[in-house]
Amino acid sequence: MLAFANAKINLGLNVTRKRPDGYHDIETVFYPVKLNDVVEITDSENTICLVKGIDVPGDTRDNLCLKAFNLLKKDFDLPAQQITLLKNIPVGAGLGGGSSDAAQLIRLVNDKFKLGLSVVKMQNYARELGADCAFFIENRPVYAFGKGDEFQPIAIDLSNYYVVLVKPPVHVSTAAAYAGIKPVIPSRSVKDLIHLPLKTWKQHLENDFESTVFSKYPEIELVKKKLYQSGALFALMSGSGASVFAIFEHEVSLPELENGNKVFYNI
Ligand SMILES: C[C@@](CO)(OP(=O)(O)O)[C@H](O)COP(=O)(O)OP(=O)(O)OC[C@H]1O[C@@H](n2ccc(N)nc2=O)[C@H](O)[C@@H]1O
Ligand SMILES: Nc1ncnc2c1ncn2[C@@H]1O[C@H](COP(=O)(O)OP(=O)(O)O)[C@@H](O)[C@H]1O
Repeated sequence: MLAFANAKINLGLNVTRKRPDGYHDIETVFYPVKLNDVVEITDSENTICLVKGIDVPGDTRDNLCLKAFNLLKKDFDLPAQQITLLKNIPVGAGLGGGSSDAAQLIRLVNDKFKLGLSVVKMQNYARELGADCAFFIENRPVYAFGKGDEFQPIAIDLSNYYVVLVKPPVHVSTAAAYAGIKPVIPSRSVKDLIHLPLKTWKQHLENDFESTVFSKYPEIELVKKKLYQSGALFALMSGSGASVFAIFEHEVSLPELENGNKVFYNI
């Protein structure tokens, strides 16, 4: 049984408060994009995780898919499974790839073993694995708040635009990005700004991680500048970086940006 695990981008991101538990409150819009990993589960003698495609740093025993399986196994009598992950989503790129894989693993196990878990129950398991993991259970555009794991559905549709994603050869640690930030409550919420005309998003929507991440990695800021020079209506770093997405009115080719970066067109 297999599932596609898609990436997300953040249409605006404010870090509003450091919480007593050490995490941060954020407000953002999560938007699913067409860049997918593939997760497959098959019966096996032992529970293992095999990763193909892009390399995931660290031991496969720490893979979020395995963590998701073991989390469910604590509550349900599950037979051993081989988890095969075909990794296409760049890692440590602000695209939520690991969280998406884990969310799809929860959905797969729920379906295959007829666990009967509701969406809310699956989201609660996902929350234990990572702040942005719960979003991927339903995978529809949402305004997210709290740790990034509380949602309100939002009517945003980019299907008439061309979304391009550029991943510079830099790995940004999410924990380090949060540690470098001073939370501020914005004067206007992303929830309201997102409904302004897309052509004005450039003046209004921000990602609070950009200033600190750009000062450490100027090559990421350069990518954003080049995307605007190429005619993007809107460009922003996704999550804690390092990838930058851009929204164009028409299909584009960006050979200059392909040099040294990974570029994904029409996601
Ligand atoms: C920054 C965001 C924005 O969408 O995305 P990515 O850049 O990871 O894609 C998310 O908040 C990332 O969520 P996620 O990647 O699931 O984070 P987790 O694994 O739960 O946490 C990693 C570390 O980030 C910090 N963290 C994470 C979420 C949050 N709301 N406050 C935090 O302070 C904590 O230090 C935590 O130890
Ligand atoms: N299935 C997985 N895919 C990607 N990364 C994973 C996975 N399982 C564990 N990880 C670990 O999670 C970290 C964050 O990965 P990822 O979710 O791709 O990035 P981001 O938090 O920037 O969206 C990586 O450094 C990696 O070691």
